Amino acid sequence: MPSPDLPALIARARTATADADLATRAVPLLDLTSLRGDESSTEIEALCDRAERHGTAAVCIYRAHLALARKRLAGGTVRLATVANFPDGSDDLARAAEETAAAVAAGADEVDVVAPIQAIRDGDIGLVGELVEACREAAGARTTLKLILETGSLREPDLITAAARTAVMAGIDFLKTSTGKAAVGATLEAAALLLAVIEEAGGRVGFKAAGGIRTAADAAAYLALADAIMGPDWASPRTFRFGASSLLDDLLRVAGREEAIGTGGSY
Ligand SMILES: O=C[C@H](O)COP(=O)(O)O
Repeated sequence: MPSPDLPALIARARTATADADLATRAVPLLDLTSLRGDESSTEIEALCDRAERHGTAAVCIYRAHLALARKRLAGGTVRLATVANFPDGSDDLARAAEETAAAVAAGADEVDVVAPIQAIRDGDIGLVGELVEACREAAGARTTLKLILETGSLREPDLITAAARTAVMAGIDFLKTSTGKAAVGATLEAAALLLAVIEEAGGRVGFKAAGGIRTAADAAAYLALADAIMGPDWASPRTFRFGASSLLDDLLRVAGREEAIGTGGSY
């Protein structure tokens, strides 16, 4: 198959419009995220309740809150995600693996691990494969593993593509753009590079756009890009996620499902 004309697909994706159907499609793809670091127990419980009420794919929180969230989400369909080697993306494989194992022991269904950023910049792409393998061994086969490539810091397209290909070969489940902690978060350009690698791999790996995605219009552009590169039926909670702390508000507004403020009630 000829390689897709990514600049043309990005330009077209930017013109995608966000309507109620789009917003309704995006909600179940959301990893509802809170990674500030100062969350109270009440906030974590409210986040879990909100995720369940609206049917998001997952909540993504720090490991310290997993036990509480596990209890709150018991019996529901919302998955529990956390982060490891986060946000710095060290090249300490033992640390990444230990944090991954601890996350699974605390109840995580999904672990988003930051890639070794400086090693990639230095051209040591092989370390990406070693990190994925170490974290996979620590996590076991049933845990969903996502690799955060912090594409806004890597910047260089060839490095992003090489690291993504290596991660896919090592058995990663999802490629994720960003931690949300760097100056530059998700971009359509970086998304296109990762989606192109996923397309090369036959679509068996998922994609997560994260970092600075706040509006339904943003979501529309990323979904349009995924539809264009992967085909319109590819994106589902098993293959496509948004990682975002504030996107849900705008999705609910555009979907016409605004929450009643202060009542704790449904939309
Ligand atoms: O993994 C998700 C990101 O940390 C969320 O970033 P955000 O707060 O910019 O939405």
